[in-house]
Amino acid sequence: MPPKSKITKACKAMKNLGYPEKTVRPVVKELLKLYEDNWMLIEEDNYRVLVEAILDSEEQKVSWLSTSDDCVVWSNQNGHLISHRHIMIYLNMDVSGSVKMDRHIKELNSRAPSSSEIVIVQKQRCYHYVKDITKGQEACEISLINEINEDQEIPCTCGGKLECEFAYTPGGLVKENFMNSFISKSYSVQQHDLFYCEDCPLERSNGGILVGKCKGHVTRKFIKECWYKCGCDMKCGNRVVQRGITAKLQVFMTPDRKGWGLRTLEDVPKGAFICEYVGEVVTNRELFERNIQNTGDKHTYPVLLDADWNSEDVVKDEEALCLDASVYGNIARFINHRCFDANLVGIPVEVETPDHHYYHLALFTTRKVNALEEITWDYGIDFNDCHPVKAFQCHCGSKFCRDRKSVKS
Ligand SMILES: C[S@@+](CC[C@H](N)C(=O)[O-])C[C@H]1O[C@@H](n2cnc3c(N)ncnc32)[C@H](O)[C@@H]1O
Repeated sequence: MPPKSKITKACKAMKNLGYPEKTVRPVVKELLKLYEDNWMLIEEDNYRVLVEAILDSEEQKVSWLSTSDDCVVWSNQNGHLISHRHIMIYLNMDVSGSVKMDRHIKELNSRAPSSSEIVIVQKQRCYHYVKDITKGQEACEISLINEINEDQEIPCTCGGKLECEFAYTPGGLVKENFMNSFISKSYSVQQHDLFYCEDCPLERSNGGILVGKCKGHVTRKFIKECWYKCGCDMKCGNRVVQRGITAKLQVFMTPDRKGWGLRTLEDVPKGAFICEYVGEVVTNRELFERNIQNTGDKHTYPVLLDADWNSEDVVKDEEALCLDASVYGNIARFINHRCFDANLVGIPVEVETPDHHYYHLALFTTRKVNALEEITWDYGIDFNDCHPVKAFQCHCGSKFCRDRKSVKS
């Protein structure tokens, strides 16, 4: 259906609810901008989003006419009642006596035009309401309501559909227990955390010939963020990485021979998202070929997307992906390495696809990071390995530095 007819259809549906076209049209236009012309989100649940947006826009325009503990009557800024046809009285559920209510209705009747119809809408203080938590999967709707307090959970209906619980706090930080288990796995990789492929794509990437045994891959927990199928918008608390960088960051010249580095200009709490590691998504075989062609000294350290290789019998070459930031990248390029006690950790985050071969590698703080402190990440380099990319001499300054061979001067 062309967009024009869709707008007309939406206006018609809203007219049946008592909203005139002149109120509906600008709200539809705003929503289309917000949802990038995705009509599906606007139409679903009988235009639920649209009704909410219209109510929001009306709330902004009106002010209290009179209030009491249990009754609120709206008027516009000129003191006129908001609608000639509908006058809405919002009531708290526990209306203690009909006397007060009657008083308000009488007051209204004396002020309202005779054509007015008084609609009483009983409205509880509602912190979280979902019309149908089954999202149409059951024959009847089952609603969810919290009138008591602000939820500790993130207000998004998609939670139940995700395999795992939300990994974020309402403040957008990675939850303490998720972060702690992730950190402890990163600090001391146990044998049972490692997965060894029988036919390792990394070894195979060397011109198709298996050159050695699999050195093991660390299996990692994923964060699953909401995506376009969830129906929530970008404000949803389960969309942290996809909203992008929010911390105030600065690239600076390090004083300790590491070249440029990245630091934060404000205190950042533990579990905060800093940035993701961006690079070209290439197969390991492609990377191998790139490295052969690139004879210069300038190498980057590709990030292997191997967090879920254990779920496959054999990972095919086209599934063995990594991020190569040597040509295209982002601010993460400036993050220097620190052995073991770096203040960032890379967590696999699934956004666009449930396919675990491709994911975002998002960098979160492992502890509180103070303003002007350098932010660092453990690249996972084995300084004693004969890696095709020659490792640098490490100046991380950590007492756990793994580069024991380097002469620190
Ligand atoms: C991803 S870049 C980081 C930004 C880099 N410092 C720059 O000036 O562009 C990685 C390079 O930084 C340097 N580097 C990173 N961590 C280091 C460390 N702990 N000690 C010495 N050099 C380091 C190495 O030259 C490494 O190849």
